[in-house]
Amino acid sequence: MDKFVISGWDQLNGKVRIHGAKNSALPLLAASILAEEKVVIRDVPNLRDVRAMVKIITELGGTVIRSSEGMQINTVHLNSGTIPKKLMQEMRSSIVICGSIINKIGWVKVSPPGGCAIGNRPIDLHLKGFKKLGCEIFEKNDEILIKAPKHGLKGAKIELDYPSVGATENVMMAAAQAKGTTEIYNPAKEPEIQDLANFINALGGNVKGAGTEKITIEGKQSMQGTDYRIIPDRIVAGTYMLAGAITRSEITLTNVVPEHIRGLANLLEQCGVQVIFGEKNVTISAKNRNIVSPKHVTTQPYPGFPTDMQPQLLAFSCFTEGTSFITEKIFDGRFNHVPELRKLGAKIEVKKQTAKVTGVSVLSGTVVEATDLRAGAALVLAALGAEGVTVIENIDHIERGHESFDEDLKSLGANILRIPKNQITHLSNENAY
Ligand SMILES: CC(=O)N[C@H]1[C@@H](OP(=O)(O)OP(=O)(O)OC[C@H]2O[C@@H](n3ccc(=O)[nH]c3=O)[C@H](O)[C@@H]2O)O[C@H](CO)[C@@H](O)[C@@H]1O
Ligand SMILES: C=C(OP(=O)(O)O)C(=O)O
Repeated sequence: MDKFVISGWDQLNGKVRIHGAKNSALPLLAASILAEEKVVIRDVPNLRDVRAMVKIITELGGTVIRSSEGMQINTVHLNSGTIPKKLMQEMRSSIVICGSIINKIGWVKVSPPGGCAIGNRPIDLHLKGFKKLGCEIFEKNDEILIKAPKHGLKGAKIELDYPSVGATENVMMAAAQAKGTTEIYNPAKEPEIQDLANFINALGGNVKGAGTEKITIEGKQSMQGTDYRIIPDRIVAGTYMLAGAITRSEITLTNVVPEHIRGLANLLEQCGVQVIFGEKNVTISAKNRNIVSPKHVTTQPYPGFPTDMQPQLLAFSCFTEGTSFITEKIFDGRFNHVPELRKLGAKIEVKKQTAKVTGVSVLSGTVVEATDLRAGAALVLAALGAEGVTVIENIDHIERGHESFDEDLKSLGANILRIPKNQITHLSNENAY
């Protein structure tokens, strides 16, 4: 895999436009299968996971064309419900194809999905939801066959044991074309769920209550095409906000939805960072400011602090004055960045699901490894604030969720190079190549 070589300690300055959200693009691409006409989705980021989703849709008989006008998806001639194991393993979102395809084909054959290695990630809630809608599930070894009932899915009351994002999406898509009404209690409330509801409604569906305690879906048998722009990526925006805060810089992010990043903004303000919102942009300034630790932060389902920002927040905490306690409540194995941050000189102790971070005056560059997407992003942030040169290996993980990360950071004045795999890297504080 390629590497990033970052020479840290430079202040950042300038503007970056935030691209469309990965976690919206993936379910929306899947949901385009619901339509009986061509669909256009705009601002779909060019990411590894998006390319994997395109491969799946193509494998099933659909066509996807990317142009300056957005992504055109045509699944009118979709003819297969089998997703090969290799494609299932490429990402977590491969599983959300099930909900969109089950009404069209009548069955779907999959295997457990891949995704970031951040702990146990079962799909029991997805399968329970399908069963409630009338599906039969057959599991043998690694193969899962989901079969729709003969006369189609029927709306149902579904109470999720946990507000799982993926399970909520799968049930919403399957219920969108089921007969009658489905009510989802305890659904996920993330902005990406609201985006999916808006998209299904743009196809002619009827989804109400997304973002609240109960989602109600009136099934519609047929759905039309649409032209839809996805929401900006709040996790990418938050990552840049923390990059600015770590490097004690002033940067502006355009194409943001202020509401989606308000929680992080409030936290940064408490730490001493200035945050100024415009209608669709945000400027953060940490220039010449004394930045203190975020103290206690616990990840929670939305509107709580997002687990996908935890590694980056932990990296930021290393550069603050005082001690932070960061508790991970969503995934049971999401501290893979900790040993890598320690290699840079960070002072972090982990007990059960809480990391105690003691701010240090300086981190020093060395060779570290990105183990998953956000852990990798956290290492990039730490490297930007560290003294000397840091080499981050296995950056493919980072490129699952960040389009042109290095180019954007370069445009802000960061000293970052991308080194293709197999090219030998010599590490020295004057020059990295
Ligand atoms: C592509 C995408 O949108 N990924 C996001 C989605 O992942 P994903 O949809 O996989 O996350 P979930 O909300 O489903 O998972 C949250 C928790 O529920 C558990 N669980 C989930 C499903 C299930 O059937 N059984 C079960 O026990 C998981 O193990 C985890 O502990 O939401 C996560 C939580 O915000 C984010 O970190 C991911 O970036
Ligand atoms: C965990 C993540 O993604 P996925 O669910 O696709 O693995 C993430 O985006 O941080």
